[in-house]
Amino acid sequence: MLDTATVGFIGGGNMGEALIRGILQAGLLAPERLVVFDVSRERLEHLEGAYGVVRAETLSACAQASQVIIVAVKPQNMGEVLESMAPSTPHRPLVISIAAGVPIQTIEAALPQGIPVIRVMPNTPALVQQGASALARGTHAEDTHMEAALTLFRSVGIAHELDEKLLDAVTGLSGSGPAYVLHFLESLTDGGVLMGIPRPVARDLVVQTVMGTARMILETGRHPSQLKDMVTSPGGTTIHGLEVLEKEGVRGAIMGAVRAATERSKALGG
Ligand SMILES: NC(=O)C1=CN([C@@H]2O[C@H](COP(=O)(O)OP(=O)(O)OC[C@H]3O[C@@H](n4cnc5c(N)ncnc54)[C@H](O)[C@@H]3O)[C@@H](O)[C@H]2O)C=CC1
Ligand SMILES: O=C(O)[C@@H]1CCC=N1
Repeated sequence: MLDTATVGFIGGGNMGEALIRGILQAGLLAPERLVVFDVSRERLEHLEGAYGVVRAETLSACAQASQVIIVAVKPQNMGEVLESMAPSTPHRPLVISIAAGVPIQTIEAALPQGIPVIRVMPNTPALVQQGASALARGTHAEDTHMEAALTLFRSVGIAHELDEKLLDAVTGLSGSGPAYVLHFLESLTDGGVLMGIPRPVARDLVVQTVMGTARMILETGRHPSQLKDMVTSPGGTTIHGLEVLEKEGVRGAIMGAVRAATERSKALGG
């Protein structure tokens, strides 16, 4: 269904822009096939200028022009957006929501009966085609709808179909995950600076270490603990560093972060 579809974005903030940029860079759709509406004129001007996408003057115009509508507003704005969108959907577009925590049932209830809905949890590395998304289908979403949605999100990274009951956990894991990785990356860089390495060099070393380690997992298929053992000489430097991480409870803290974010996602759904 993507071959001929116009894809509309309602909300062109951080995540909307990451998806637009990723889809264009991947060459999946030409900019004329992407229509965007945002209440912020500044955002609309930026997206039109930076990417050449089509700007819609109203939410209804965006919805009416699109066979696939990606709703990318904050969970708190979902109610008003769905209410304004509902009368503009007689053509039964596929509605894709990326709002954290908002259940498919809530979206379906706000739209006319029979509209296909897919709930997705993507993440910001979609901006550079390295996103990670999980998708769950609503009552009226058929295979063709899921295939179109998977194609869209796979153009900006990896995507898995999952049962909706796991989407809050995905939000806490990979949805929020880039922030945890960046927190770690920043702390590691500060560690280098603390030990006297110039910040730009420390940053470069850290970014490559994180990227190289992730690729090593993917390309060797080995378990992280096996790869960790390869770095860790008996009585060497690494084991002394690891002892501090274990004493400080970093592993438990990270697991706790995923739990807290998952619970917050559930709470956002009401
Ligand atoms: N930022 C992230 O890492 C991720 C965000 N999400 C979800 O994506 C959604 C958007 O998040 P962000 O892009 O980070 O937020 P954002 O605040 O950067 O973007 C939201 C955009 O929606 C616009 N907006 C607000 N009300 C509107 C309306 N009535 N009609 C049209 N546009 C409207 C705002 O002007 C803003 O540009 C949220 O629901 C969030 O849960 C999902 C995965 C990752
Ligand atoms: O923090 C948030 O609510 C959004 C959802 C996942 C990532 N950012």
